[in-house]
Amino acid sequence: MEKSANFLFGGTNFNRKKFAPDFAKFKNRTVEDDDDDDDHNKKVSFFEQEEESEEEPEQEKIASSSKKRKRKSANSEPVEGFDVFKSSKKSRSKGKEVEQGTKDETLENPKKELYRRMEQDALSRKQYNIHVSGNNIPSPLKSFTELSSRYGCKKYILRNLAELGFKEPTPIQRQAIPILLSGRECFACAPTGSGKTFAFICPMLIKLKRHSTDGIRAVILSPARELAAQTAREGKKLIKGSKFNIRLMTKPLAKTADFSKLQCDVLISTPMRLKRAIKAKKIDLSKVEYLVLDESDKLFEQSMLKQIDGVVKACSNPSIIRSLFSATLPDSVEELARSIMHDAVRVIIGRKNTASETVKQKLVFAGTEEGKLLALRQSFAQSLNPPVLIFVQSKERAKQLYDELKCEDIRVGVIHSDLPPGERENAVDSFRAGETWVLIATDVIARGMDFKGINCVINYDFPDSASAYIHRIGRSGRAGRSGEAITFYTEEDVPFLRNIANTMRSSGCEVPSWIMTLKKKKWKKHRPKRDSISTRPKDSKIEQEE
Ligand SMILES: Nc1ncnc2c1ncn2[C@@H]1O[C@H](COP(=O)(O)OP(=O)(O)OP(=O)(O)O)[C@@H](O)[C@H]1O
Repeated sequence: MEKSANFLFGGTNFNRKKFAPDFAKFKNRTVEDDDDDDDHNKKVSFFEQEEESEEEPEQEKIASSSKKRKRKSANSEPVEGFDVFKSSKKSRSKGKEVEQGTKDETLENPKKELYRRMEQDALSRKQYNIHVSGNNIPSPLKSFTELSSRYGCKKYILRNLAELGFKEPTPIQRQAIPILLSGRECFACAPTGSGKTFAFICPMLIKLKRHSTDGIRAVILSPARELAAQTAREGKKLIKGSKFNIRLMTKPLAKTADFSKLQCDVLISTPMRLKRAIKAKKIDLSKVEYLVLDESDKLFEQSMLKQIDGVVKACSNPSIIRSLFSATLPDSVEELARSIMHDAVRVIIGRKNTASETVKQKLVFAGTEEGKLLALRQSFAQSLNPPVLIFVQSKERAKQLYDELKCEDIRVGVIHSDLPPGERENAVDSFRAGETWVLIATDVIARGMDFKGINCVINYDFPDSASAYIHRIGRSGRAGRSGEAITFYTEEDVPFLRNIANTMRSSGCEVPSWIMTLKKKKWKKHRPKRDSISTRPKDSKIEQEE
């Protein structure tokens, strides 16, 4: 982390001599930034944020910051959140007036105003559990109305937010929106279901201002098509009443569209589809001003890295603002992120890599594969409280469990990567509409999917990593609602129990003490070969299928 800290705070330039008396006052005081567990030693002095800038109205600053940014350090450019410094310069030139005394204390003493502002920001961040690191970080939003007073946000966006029933910004929205609107790059880690989608769509739309025919100006990458479709749908809710065009890169669009003529402001795609279009020279991303990598840690996995690299390179506009969002942010991804980002701000809500605190989590020893099926049937017989989402470790097992449950009196659906796109879509839609009560799934929908009010997530098969666990159970307990997660384990999962137990503990769940005495095991992808779920003899299965 030493290296990352240097990166983030590199270029910080506090003139201790000039502000010696103030420094003495604040010397022992630190902003409560960066206090997630792996960063305990990294405390940022109030002064490390200080920078002077030319006076410029906030609106103009937003518009100009991305143009000015062109690979310049944010230290040398005006950034939202720095008006206190601007007034500092101005009032120094008017020193006499200050000496004579004016009624307004804040105008008299800009430094005081600066400290007051910094203290307010620190308090607000503390209240919302926001941890930030980087230079010149804009103040968190107090309310959505600040979007118009601070950033000139168009009325239709506020109207749409109100129509969605959003009364106030979530913590990630409070901090990420001003950062992105200030033309800064950012990588953010916030719990599942905490509103990250609007945290990146909202500033994107405000920054793009209005529909244009100039080609694609923003790209959002999602690791799975269901998530890409959901993000497009959510984005469309926010552009109601505007002429913006948000498009989902579907297979037919990728095949048939003439992208040079296509009316598209924001394109949402999986990396594979977009990379293919780039390779076929069908699409020009050189004007993209805004690139979001949603579920960034997944996108940076080896299997997608090449495609991501292709897209990032194709988005060649030097003023581009890139942002990374996820509920899990491994150190390795942070490192990688920094290698492609410029003077980025790091935002963590709560503690990094923890499960949602609104999900009640439970571990259940099922003994064997048969035991799991029995436990599942029992729990359904006792109380089936739909919607319920069941995760298994492979598509084969998804099919097997579906075959077992479909004949019972339960409305059950299944989704995995072997299904054709239409069937995958139907499975999601039916579950959303309440037509199916139980959805059996592989990890293909473990991330990002926002099914309203899932009561219970069942990890039928033990997840293969702590982050898979966090994302899976995060399909429940969203937007402040409560939820439940049950994780079955068998003998072969026991070596990895401690890892899940640690995650459970850090999100406030009780864990049997014996689990905490187990040896810590280095977490590798844990997908053991398991006995088949099917209980019926093969012949009877064939008969049924016929
Ligand atoms: N300010 C808000 N007030 C109330 N609800 C909100 C607000 N912002 C977003 N939501 C709702 O919260 C839910 C979760 O949001 P979202 O899907 O963006 O979560 P997320 O943080 O991206 O989760 P994940 O990590 O699982 O992808 C959605 O139903 C969304 O409509």
